[in-house]
Amino acid sequence: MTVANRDILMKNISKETDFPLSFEEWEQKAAEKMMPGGFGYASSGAGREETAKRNQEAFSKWAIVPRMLNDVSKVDMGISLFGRRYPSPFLLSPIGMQVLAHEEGELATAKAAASMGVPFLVSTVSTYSLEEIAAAIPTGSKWFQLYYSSVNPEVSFSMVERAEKAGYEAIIITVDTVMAGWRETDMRSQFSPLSQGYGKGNYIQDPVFMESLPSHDHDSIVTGILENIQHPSLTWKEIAEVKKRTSLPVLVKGILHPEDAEMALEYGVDGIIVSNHGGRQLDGVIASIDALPAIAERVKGKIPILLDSGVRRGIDAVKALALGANGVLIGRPFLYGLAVGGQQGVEKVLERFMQETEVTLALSGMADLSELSRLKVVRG
Ligand SMILES: Cc1cc2nc3c(=O)[nH]c(=O)nc-3n(C[C@H](O)[C@H](O)[C@H](O)COP(=O)(O)O)c2cc1C
Ligand SMILES: O=C(O)C(=O)c1ccccc1
Repeated sequence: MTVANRDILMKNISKETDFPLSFEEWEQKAAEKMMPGGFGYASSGAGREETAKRNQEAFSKWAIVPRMLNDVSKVDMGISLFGRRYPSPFLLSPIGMQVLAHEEGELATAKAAASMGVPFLVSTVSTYSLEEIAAAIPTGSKWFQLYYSSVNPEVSFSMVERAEKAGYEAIIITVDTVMAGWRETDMRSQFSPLSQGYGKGNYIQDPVFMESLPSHDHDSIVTGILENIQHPSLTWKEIAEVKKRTSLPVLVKGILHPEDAEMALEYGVDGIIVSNHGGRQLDGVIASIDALPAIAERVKGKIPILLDSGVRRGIDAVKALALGANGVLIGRPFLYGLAVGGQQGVEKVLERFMQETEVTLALSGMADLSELSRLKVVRG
């Protein structure tokens, strides 16, 4: 994008009144649109919500030391991951049961992601099935997030096989969810979206899962999902097993300790996602942006590192990329975009992120994202 283009964009932005700008405004509007139970479920964190808050505050504690007098009339913020080039450093975090935000759920999000050139990470507990989502974006980049089933690993292998067949480009195994976090907001509101069947899309389409059930009524399906989603015995051994079963790159999501990053290297994992699940799992843990530098130091560029949790603006993404991430996942911001405006809402959220990132890169003196490791970011 050139400076002239940016001027035109700015004029467009100032004429728009329909869509919010900041995360806080999107969140406010989403709260008005969503059912209280669903909004509480999406917006809250675990325990005292220390980590949920810390994720965002931690970004403010890092400060960019910009360079001047570099030609930034053209900014390239593209990245390459697993052999594919993307126009921006953003990906959409896997978020389950998106029908809670909008009736078109993942189908709308997927189309928005594809139109913006952003990979869409489909959750195991998506409302629509991975095949339906793939059909909505035949050429758009899509990755599949797996909640490993300890009671019936064959269900997991079957989902991985289906994802590969449907054109998914990577498998992400989430490892910070050996059980659900301590979520008091949901306990108070008695909100349990899985029990209501919002996340059954991939399960009811799965022959191995369906064959394992005593019957196919709602209660049996929901009980089956609640059993299969758990993976308290998950270890690196199962990660290695998934890797054996697929030719796709396998990533692990939820790494915070540098030694776990090293284990990922040992087990031949293809990428890691530094994440604390948006503060929804173990409360009191380190912010992902604070965990990143030590992890990047261990990984030494051998495999891609992605990051999520607390990314709210373009400048947060630039800090993460400068501290060693190769790409950045956005979670709640896109979900709120979906709630506010369906596909167009998600596109607007992404557009805001991309435009602010471009401005941030230019003002930091960085014309090319691939050189971002040279950008100095300090505890400010
Ligand atoms: C409503 C909701 C549902 C989520 N569902 C999943 C999921 O199914 N699988 C998963 O790996 N992570 C899930 N996550 C976590 C996100 O992938 C991501 O790690 C987190 O939202 C990032 O933090 P942020 O929302 O602060 O950006 C969910 C998060 C939210 C808010
Ligand atoms: O709510 C979540 O954060 C999440 O990841 C999840 C886990 C299990 C079922 C549904 C969603």
